[in-house]
Amino acid sequence: MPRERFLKQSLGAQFANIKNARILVVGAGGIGCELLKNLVCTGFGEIHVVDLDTIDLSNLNRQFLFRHAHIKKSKALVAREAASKFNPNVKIEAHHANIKDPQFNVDWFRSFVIVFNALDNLDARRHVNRMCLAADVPLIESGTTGFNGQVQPIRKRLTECYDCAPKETPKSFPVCTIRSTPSQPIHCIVWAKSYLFNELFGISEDQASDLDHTSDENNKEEIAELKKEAAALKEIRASMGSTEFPQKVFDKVFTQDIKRLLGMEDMWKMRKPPTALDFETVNAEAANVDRQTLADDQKDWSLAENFAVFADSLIRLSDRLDKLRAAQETGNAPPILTFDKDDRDTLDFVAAAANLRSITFGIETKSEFDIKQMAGNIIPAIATTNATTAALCVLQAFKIMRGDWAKAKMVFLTKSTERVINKESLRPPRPDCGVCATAYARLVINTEKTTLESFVKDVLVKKLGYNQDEVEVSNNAGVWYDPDMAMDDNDNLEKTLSEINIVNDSTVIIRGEGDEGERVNLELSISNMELDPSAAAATSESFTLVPDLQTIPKKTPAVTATTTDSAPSNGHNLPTRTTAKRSADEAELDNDQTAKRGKVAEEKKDVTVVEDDGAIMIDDD
Ligand SMILES: Nc1ncnc2c1ncn2[C@@H]1O[C@H](COP(=O)(O)OP(=O)(O)OP(=O)(O)O)[C@@H](O)[C@H]1O
Ligand SMILES: [Zn+2]
Repeated sequence: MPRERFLKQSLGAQFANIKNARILVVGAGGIGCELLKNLVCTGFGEIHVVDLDTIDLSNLNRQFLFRHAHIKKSKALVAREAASKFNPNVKIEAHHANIKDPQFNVDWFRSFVIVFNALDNLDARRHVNRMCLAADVPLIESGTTGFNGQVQPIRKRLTECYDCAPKETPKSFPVCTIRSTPSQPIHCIVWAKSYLFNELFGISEDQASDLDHTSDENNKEEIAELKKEAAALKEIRASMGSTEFPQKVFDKVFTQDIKRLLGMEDMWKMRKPPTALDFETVNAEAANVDRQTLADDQKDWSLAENFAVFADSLIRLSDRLDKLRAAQETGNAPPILTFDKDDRDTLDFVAAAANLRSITFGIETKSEFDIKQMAGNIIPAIATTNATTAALCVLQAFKIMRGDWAKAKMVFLTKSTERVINKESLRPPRPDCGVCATAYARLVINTEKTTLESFVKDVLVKKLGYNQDEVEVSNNAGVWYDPDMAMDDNDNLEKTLSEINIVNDSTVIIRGEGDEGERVNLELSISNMELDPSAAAATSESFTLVPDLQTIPKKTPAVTATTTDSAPSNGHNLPTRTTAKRSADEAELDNDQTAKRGKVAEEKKDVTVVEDDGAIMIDDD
């Protein structure tokens, strides 16, 4: 069959491994669709794909496995159907589900030879990272942002894990900037989206992740006033559905609140003061607005046009909430609306309210199209970046399939006139990583006389600094000590180490259960220490650690913080390197790569150089 012939010619001895490989792709979005197509065409034998989402119109420009007719259908299922056509020899299993669901447990992860992450949020990426570490399965992590892409092969104990490098936290703004002294369009957009929208239709502002409350202490009086303002708005919310509702909201936020701010003269000594708007005047002007022009989201709306959209969307959203309330079952939490950049009603409201606020503060207004990008934290996803990144994932997978971790690389794609693709050697795990760090030592101890209790108290707590209530001790025979087993009820404590199979040449795993501040994990290789027969029992002095560890490093806070909700929606949350990227030369990129490639091709026994029958030799260095 020609397909297999060319694959064999291109992949050499690897082909058989690839044909038998069972692999997992998490995410069937921008990168996932490209990746799936590449993996299917390469002939990976069994591919599982997991995605929780359904297809949206906005996916179609780049997620090429999907067509208009697929809108609202499961991404995973449609991706399987479309990708199968590229190579019917490949078995594809689709799971329309969240990768965090319990059915996808460690044993299930262990059944794959490689896992590929093609996700768009920190939370899911972190979860898969942990599962792959627990299952000891290689993970190829990838992400794109605009023109930038990144591929990171991860292997337990060998390389940095996804959480070894700190991640950028989503941007947030001080409350006073948003509520009292905006100076940029984004401040007004955040005000409309995270404050006004939520106070009227959603959950109160204190929960908004893009508001930073750290400087509240220094602005106590203003914060107290702002709390009163929010409370007054809540009262207005109660009149939703009445004909006066739009005017009440407008008067409150664009007239009264602005007048109150103007009264704080100190605030405007160094800043341009805002101008309050008048409902009657703007409403009269809005009567002449041509509604057709409002459909154009690239147009800069005038004050009257913004007003028309504001008033209209306010009514549309109020009606929606009313209907939800009417349909609500008794006893359930009251229904709310949430902002969604792809929901026209919520976007109209946020765009118009943000622009009206910009007008009061003399800030430039933005088109609805621009506001959609800013409010949705959208950096345009670029199909070519996704495609290239997905291809780089597969090239890394070839090395991993060969077990050639020395050649596996962290690869960066950037917009550059010099070199678009750069690579870096993989780094070893960070010793204080709260997720993957494991300390190693040899413990020389008398296993016949030392009890588990003495081991926990003298070695783990006293010597190494573990917290007695947070530590777990296990070996290949099971868990012998864990914080949930109260010390008093744990019958194992009086047993000697040898009685619980902690014997010469065995391994004991110590896990700190807590998060930040708790010690990282420890793997102890045991050597039995012969004791003088007259020695009564083991004491804290009767063991040796090689190397002589003083205390075990603590897990760091940097890798346990941040949430996903406010993370940008496309392939963001790329790991941030703590050091600058190395230059191309340092990153082992020769200038005469063509010459080098020729040489590699000649030397490698498992790669076939094909002459004239059309196959392309894959050089994945
Ligand atoms: N926990 C999860 N379990 C399964 N799939 C997930 C999970 N989290 C995210 N995904 C999927 O990962 C994919 C990421 O793809 P992509 O970055 O292209 O995002 P998108 O939602 O398709 O597009 P955009 O966000 O740019 O509109 C999405 O299809 C998303 O449904
Ligand atoms: Zn790590």
